[in-house]
Amino acid sequence: MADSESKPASTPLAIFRPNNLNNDDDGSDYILLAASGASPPTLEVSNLEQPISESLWSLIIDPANLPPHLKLPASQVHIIISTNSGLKTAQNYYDGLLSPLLSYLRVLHTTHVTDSPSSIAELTTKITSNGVENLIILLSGDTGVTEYINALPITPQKTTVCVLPLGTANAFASAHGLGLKTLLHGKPTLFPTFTATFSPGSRENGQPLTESLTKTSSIRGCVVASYGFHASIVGGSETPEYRKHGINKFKMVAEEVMKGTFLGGAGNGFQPYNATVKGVEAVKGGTKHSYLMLALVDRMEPTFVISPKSRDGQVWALYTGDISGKDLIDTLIMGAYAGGKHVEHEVVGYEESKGFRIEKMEDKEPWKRWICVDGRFVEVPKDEGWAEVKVEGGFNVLA
Ligand SMILES: Nc1ncnc2c1ncn2[C@@H]1O[C@H](COP(=O)(O)OP(=O)(O)OP(=O)(O)O)[C@@H](O)[C@H]1O
Repeated sequence: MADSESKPASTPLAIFRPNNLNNDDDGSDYILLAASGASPPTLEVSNLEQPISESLWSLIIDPANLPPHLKLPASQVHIIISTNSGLKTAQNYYDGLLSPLLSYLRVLHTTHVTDSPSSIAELTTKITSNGVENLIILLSGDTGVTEYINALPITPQKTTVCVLPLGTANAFASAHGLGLKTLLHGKPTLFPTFTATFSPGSRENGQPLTESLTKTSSIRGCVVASYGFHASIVGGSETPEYRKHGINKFKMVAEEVMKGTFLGGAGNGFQPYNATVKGVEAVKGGTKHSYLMLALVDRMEPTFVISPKSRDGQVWALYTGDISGKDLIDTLIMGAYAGGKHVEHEVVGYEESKGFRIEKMEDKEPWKRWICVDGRFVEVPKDEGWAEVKVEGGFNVLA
């Protein structure tokens, strides 16, 4: 096989003209900065000869006049490397690509490496307490992002986060098209958040919620809050027995939930979730549900559109009552892969939303009383437990 066929393609990040800061056409060569296609990726620096292809012009930068967030002093540009995220490649990504890129552009920074599940929260609290403008470059997946926003002060903050997707699913970064290009070409943008509050007795990772990482009974989220099928899949994928399977974990859990064999289930197929849901018109008083989601993003992956109207700060809720497992897959999942067609289907309620409340969860199986908040899941007590999800606040993201 020829070398050009076997070598994975590199991703262009920026172009600039080294000796001509005005970028006027004096015929000199441009430099291309790119991420190699290797795993882990490395920085590639090469000369580009004219004519330069159309698609590269949007990547032009001026190294002598970088955007304001890259001109902050080293004490205000922080990199958090989440060593446990995804397939544990964040440190290699930093060493091979991010660190050489920042050195090349002379962006001074302070680097932090996580050593526990509370590191992201602790570092965020420490960094944002300086009261000045900060840029935090976070190398992690969705759980890392939710740990970050939960550690932010509620009052408007001066900190902007740049999310580099180094987790397994990376729904937040994927939905908003975030990555290393955003670090060089993005602008601070306000993104909405919601607060999910849980009744006493609710548990996260087997611990009372007030003793888990959040230290409160509320969690802030910025991707989705869900109950029913989606919450079971996300929660199940976070359990140690499924987490080790990487991206396949979602499919494996979904198949077991469909068969009714998930976590020791009797194998009686897909059954509805039983609860009282308030604040969603489409529920119409029914107590059997299959799918409920508050969506702050329009897609989970580039081609998986969960809520086409959840864009530009709009928040929408999706709902289905008691439908079969087959209908759920055929309508919601296939519709999401067809660009979000499911929201037009008669079995799907779709409405702009400020949040909802779920109470009287009657199912005896704990996983049918899970509420998913971004990459995390909380188990709510049977019958007297409740969860309330309210759209409020926001945070600054380089996008
Ligand atoms: N050294 C460490 N020891 C223990 N836990 C860690 C360490 N470093 C990071 N963590 C934790 O590991 C978790 C990684 O979650 P993250 O969302 O970043 O990755 P993921 O779960 O693979 O991706 P996704 O949520 O996108 O599927 C976070 O809770 C983070 O705080």
